[in-house]
Amino acid sequence: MYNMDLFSDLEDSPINIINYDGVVEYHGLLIPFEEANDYFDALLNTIQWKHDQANILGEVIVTKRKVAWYANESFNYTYSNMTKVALPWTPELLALKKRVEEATGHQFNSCLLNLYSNGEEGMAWHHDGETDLQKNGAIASLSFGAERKFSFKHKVSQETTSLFLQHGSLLVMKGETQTHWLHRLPPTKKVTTARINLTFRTIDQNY
Ligand SMILES: O=C(O)CCC(=O)C(=O)O
Ligand SMILES: [Fe+2]
Repeated sequence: MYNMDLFSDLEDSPINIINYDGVVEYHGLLIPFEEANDYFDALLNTIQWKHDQANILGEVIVTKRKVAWYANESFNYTYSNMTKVALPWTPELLALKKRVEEATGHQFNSCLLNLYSNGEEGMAWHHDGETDLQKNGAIASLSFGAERKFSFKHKVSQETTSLFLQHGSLLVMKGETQTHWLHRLPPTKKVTTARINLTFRTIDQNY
């Protein structure tokens, strides 16, 4: 477990959370506290949040967390065996995309958003490996609201490592990370307030 007090401001050189088979960089705070509060409120009120639907073995289930998907174009995006159509960027999302692109040096054309109303909502072990996602493309994850633990597990060695994602922080997963590692947001009874997560991604437009 990393102690985030050591790097609570934006890092000049981000810390790599995994030591092999991919790169996961924790940049610390990209958005200062007060501004992050404003973004949390704006995102809560302006994003078209909907309960997520997943198709598990032919059965459509509705998840507790809410999601939304925004992009440059009205791409169709398939995950959890369900196809969704992207909405056009909001001003807040475009501004955040720019900040993330400047901080990471990567460009993104879409953003998947998650709203967890409290610690009882989380996300199970998975990798972000949908076929229409650019292979080995960077994924930039911005967090607002409740600080939550985020964990990685290597698919072969089963090694796990975790960190806490702070309000306003940026985490980047890139290289072969999705091929070799799973990640999850474990549920916890300790957190009673909401968290918003944005993952900026690159959809392969030729797909
Ligand atoms: O909420 C998070 O921090 C992670 C979300 C995630 O892994 C995903 O949307 O694929
Ligand atoms: Fe993910």
